[in-house]
Amino acid sequence: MCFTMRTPSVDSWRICAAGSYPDYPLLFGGLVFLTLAVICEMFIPFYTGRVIDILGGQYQQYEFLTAVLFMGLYSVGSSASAGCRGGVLLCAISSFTRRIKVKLFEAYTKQEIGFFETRKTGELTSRLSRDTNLMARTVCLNVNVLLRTFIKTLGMISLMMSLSWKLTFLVLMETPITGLLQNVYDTHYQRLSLAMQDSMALANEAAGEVVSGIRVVRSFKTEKHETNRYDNRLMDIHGLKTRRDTVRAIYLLARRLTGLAMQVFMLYYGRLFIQRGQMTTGNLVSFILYQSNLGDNIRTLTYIFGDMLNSVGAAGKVFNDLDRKPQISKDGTHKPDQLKGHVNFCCLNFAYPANSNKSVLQDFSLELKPGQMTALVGPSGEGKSTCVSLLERFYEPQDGDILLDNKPLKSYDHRFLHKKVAVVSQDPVLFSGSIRYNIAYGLPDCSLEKIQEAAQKANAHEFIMQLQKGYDTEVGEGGGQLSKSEKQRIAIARALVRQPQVLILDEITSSLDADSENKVQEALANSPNQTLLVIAHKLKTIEKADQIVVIGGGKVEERGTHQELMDMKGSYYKLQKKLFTDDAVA
Ligand SMILES: Nc1ncnc2c1ncn2[C@@H]1O[C@H](COP(=O)(O)OP(=O)(O)OP(=O)(O)O)[C@@H](O)[C@H]1O
Repeated sequence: MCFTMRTPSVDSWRICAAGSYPDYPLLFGGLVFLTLAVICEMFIPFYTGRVIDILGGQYQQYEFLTAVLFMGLYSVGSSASAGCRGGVLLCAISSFTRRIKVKLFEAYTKQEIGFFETRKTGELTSRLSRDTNLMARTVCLNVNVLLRTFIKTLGMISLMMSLSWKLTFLVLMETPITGLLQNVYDTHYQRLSLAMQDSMALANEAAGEVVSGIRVVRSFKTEKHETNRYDNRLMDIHGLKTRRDTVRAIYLLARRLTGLAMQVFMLYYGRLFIQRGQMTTGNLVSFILYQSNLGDNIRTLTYIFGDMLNSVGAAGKVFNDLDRKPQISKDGTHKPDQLKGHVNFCCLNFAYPANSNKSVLQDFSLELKPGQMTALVGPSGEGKSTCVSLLERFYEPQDGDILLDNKPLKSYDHRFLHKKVAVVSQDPVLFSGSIRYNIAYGLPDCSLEKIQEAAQKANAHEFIMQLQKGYDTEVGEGGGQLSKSEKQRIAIARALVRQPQVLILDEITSSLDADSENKVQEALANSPNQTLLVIAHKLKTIEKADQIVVIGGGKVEERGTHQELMDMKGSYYKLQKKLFTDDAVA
């Protein structure tokens, strides 16, 4: 069962259908109990009126007892079925919600990196936590209540017709007025609900940013400022909520006044029909009971409709994200048995999706040869890390291509590529879990021997063995229980355990001491066929590189060995001199 007011694409339906398939028995059971509860409930007012007629006319004990017995049986039947219906459907909702959350999370993990730069973290987490719950309610709970109320309403109208068709038409005249009120109310309610959802996402984002950056907040003493910022966002939500609640209060008042006027008319005409002998007192009592139930039903339908409008915005957003195709395809299938690791950046032009007006690389070409170490140097912000991101296929260049062993990167199998091209970044991210889990991240079958071998190469084995639980030590959220250098060495081990053919070290030396740096370099020198790309600010560390490439203005400015570049007395020479002066001043 899947229900939404937005027209979802075929993919959304497929996801919904696939998601709800295991719930079919539960949904079918729920539907059976729903029907039973509705039928039983509908007959209770009828027998109440019957009892009143028996008591008001000539008392017949047999008839009285029979009417009371049926009333009791229908009451018990309705309560038992309603309880079972609620329980079974809640199980179905919970299971459906879990599946939608997993599907959405999976869809997010497949998106390209640019997606996460243009979308806010608070927005995505709100979509995963709040919108999926709202959507599941739309899909299951509201549909259940709508169906139940709709069937009940139809049954009641037919029973009311059999009691007095004139009074029934009178009562039904209220419906167009209620419909008009509803229409005006819905338009405002939906607009305000959407605005509230967006404001909540902004508030979540503000809170999330502060929690993750609490050290910066503390060191700049901006706690008050951040609290005010969060308070302002909450005030926006509060303002919108007040407006939404005011609209709702006015609507409820207008609707109740309409209902009251209708009851006065009904009693007036009911008395008239009894006087004319067109209905009995018991019939009028049954009719009034049905009418008030009908009123409850219409109120429920109205509430559910409003609630659904609230959830429809959320469902639409969830469907949009579920349907979104990543802009960087992962359809490549090439998985050669042997990979040399020969990389060619061919005439790349690139601008980040979040800032498409600013060109970062222009007509950029670079060759990385197997068994050689290439160092990328240059002033900050000139595009060194961008080259790494492109080699990792986090982004696609607008023009040009990157070839690996003469084949475009996009033709390679995604998993294969990321096993063969490994990066250690300047700010490595670890996940909560053990050291062992972090080193073997993404390689479930990796043996402890291989993990230890990689840790030794990364100069991490010694410090790991000194920890109480060794490789099973928890690193804490984001690796928070380790020092920067320890995190860095675990990240190096994580890259090395994959035995990559192309290894990229993006400014790793900034958090390593000289000893660790030497040991890591020695270990890397023992992998003679590996293509090594090193980005460094400390030029001392790359003097032995086979090729040093200076990047400036998104282009290759100079290339050559350390000696060749020093002799040229160009940009590299100036960088060296600047560094020397900076060191002397320091
Ligand atoms: N995700 C991004 N979205 C938009 N612009 C970005 C993004 N990442 C980097 N940039 C911009 O692209 C340019 C190149 O950045 P890049 O990180 O590649 O420089 P870099 O040479 O590695 O700098 P550093 O030595 O400081 O690490 C910079 O101007 C930067 O502001």
